[in-house]
Amino acid sequence: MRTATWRVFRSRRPVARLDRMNPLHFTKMHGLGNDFVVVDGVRQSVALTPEQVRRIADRHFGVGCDQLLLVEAAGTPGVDFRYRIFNADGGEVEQCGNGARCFARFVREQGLTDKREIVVETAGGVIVLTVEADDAVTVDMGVPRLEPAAIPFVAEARAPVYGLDADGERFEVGAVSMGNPHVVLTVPDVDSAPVATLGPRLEAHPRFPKRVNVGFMQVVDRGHVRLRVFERGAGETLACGTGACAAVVAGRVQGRLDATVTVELRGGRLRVHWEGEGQPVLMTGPATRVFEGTLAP
Ligand SMILES: N[C@@H](CCC[C@H](N)C(=O)O)C(=O)O
Repeated sequence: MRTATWRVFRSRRPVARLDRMNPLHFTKMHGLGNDFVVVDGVRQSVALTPEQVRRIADRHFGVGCDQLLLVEAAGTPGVDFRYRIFNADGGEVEQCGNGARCFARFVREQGLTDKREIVVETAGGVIVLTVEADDAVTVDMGVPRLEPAAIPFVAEARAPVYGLDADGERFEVGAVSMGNPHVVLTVPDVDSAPVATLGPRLEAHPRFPKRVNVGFMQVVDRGHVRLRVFERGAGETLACGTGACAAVVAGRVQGRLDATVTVELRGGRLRVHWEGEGQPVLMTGPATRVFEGTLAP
């Protein structure tokens, strides 16, 4: 069997060829409508330039996805795989919660492992995925970071709520790192929240030096929120797993939520559990395979 060679783009130097001699096999998946092109970088040598990622993610000229996920062999003892995440804009980022659940399903269905508990390293830290009896996946997303420097967020000291000025308006926000940066606004009605206008303004706010994912949360009751997320590098998605975790953490530190919360996103529901300070966030939800394909332009 021919092994496709896609060069690694850690530096700008090598440029991968996208041609018929080097087909790229992929699986299209989604977690509650947050959709992914998942690529096996264990059995094929894969590297993509940011421009190639943008082309694959393009919904008109490519396959279409919010994120491209690249599965690689682990580099650390005790870790099963490495998992890299690329936003639709081509940028590599630290963490992706819905992607992690799809990743778990992918490695099992592709025969890369038969484990039900899978330890994965990401640029945002090590996470542990558990495939439940009903095939839902629980992700131990690790301990959230609330210190401004860890998010990163420019603020003098940690606080449950920060004032954030944008275009002459002041917003009350929570800020959380789930491995990747999140800002969370509480809104009275998520359906009428200004996601398309305020989302991009806050995504690029100068107080978030690595840009930020922007969550709009409506608290229905102490165990139920509705959430929309304008994702860094992808725009509004139908669901954001790390966004759901960040919203629950922000809501908990503000005293509005209980430890177990149903997060209702446009694409469906996640269950998020967080005991509190120093404890990991657990997120449970589905992972769906849509189709397999080969890219050989
Ligand atoms: N959709 C993801 C998050 C993907 C990365 C994010 N856009 C970022 O730039 O940090 C999720 O389910 O968590």
